Amino acid sequence: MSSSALVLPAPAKLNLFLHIVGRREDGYHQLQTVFQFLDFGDELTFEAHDELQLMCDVPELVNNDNLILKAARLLQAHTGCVKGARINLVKRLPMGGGVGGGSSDAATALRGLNILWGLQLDEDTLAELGLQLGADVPVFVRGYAAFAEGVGERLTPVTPEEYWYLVLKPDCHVNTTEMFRHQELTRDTRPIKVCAALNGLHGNELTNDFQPLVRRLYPEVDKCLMLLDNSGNSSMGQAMMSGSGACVFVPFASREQAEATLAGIYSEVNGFVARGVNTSPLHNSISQLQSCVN
Ligand SMILES: C[C@](O)(CO)[C@H](O)COP(=O)(O)OP(=O)(O)OC[C@H]1O[C@@H](n2ccc(N)nc2=O)[C@H](O)[C@@H]1O
Ligand SMILES: Nc1ncnc2c1ncn2[C@@H]1O[C@H](COP(=O)(O)OP(=O)(O)OP(=O)(O)O)[C@@H](O)[C@H]1O
Repeated sequence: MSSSALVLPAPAKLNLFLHIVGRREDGYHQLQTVFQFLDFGDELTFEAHDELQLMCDVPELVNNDNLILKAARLLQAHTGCVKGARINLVKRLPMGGGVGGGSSDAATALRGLNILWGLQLDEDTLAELGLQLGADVPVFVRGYAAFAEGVGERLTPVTPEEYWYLVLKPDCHVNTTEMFRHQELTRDTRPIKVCAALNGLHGNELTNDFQPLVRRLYPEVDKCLMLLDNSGNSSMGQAMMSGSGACVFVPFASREQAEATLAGIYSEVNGFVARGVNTSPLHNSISQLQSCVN
């Protein structure tokens, strides 16, 4: 890696609740959710290069459908830029985990290449390009915890408590498209206001509308939710699934409490502990870079 390489994080997200409130004519679903970031995720390194090249410690992710390459090509098409880049992805986030790994990688690619290629695109433009890649990409581009509506792109900044989360990774991948298409998915939850969303976080009334379906279809998810419910833990709220699954999470007041709970169930399931943060680690890294340049 050369000294001029740009290294940026691609953090995970959690959906602190997720309601499906309708369905558009094009099949996309209208949601209400609160996104918060985790201080844990993938890492991307960008270096100037003649061609566009992706390297990754998970070889099967190096293909033309990778959202990082799609983000790069979208930027080239939008700006006419003919520069290339060598991009290295260190994959840490579970795939098909509902913690937004691919979407976060795409957002970091948009932000990173905007810097590497000197494109000077503003945040609105990057978020609009991001939405073409996936409904979860805009929140990662903007980088603030948010109450999201629409398909997930209409964002109101919020500042939920920054708890420590124990995140369990059930031994299965859940396909987002299949879950959205499932005929037993409920799509008629009554819309709520942002203040009701914030007041209800970590209580019982705000839930994840995918959860009943996914836990029935995937016994591994059900097992993780039961493990957390029965662990006698000192959590600050109920266990819940993120996104369309499969990961489930539970909030704690301290890292020690979260780690102690993980230690008690570690032989049965994989997981990690990370802090919930209202500003994306990607944004902190970019701000640091900019303060070094100025
Ligand atoms: C479940 C969430 O993770 C919650 O944050 C997101 O809504 C999913 O966002 P994502 O993974 O970026 O999803 P996309 O890649 O845009 O879409 C994958 C597929 O899910 C369905 N989809 C997605 C988002 C949405 N609001 N309604 C949908 O019906 C569409 O069939 C789409 O073809
Ligand atoms: N950079 C990437 N990292 C991971 N998966 C990617 C990437 N680009 C494309 N994919 C594809 O997307 C699929 C889903 O990956 P991802 O990890 O984003 O799921 P997810 O966590 O369920 O996302 P979300 O929470 O946005 O629904 C993978 O199985 C893979 O085929």
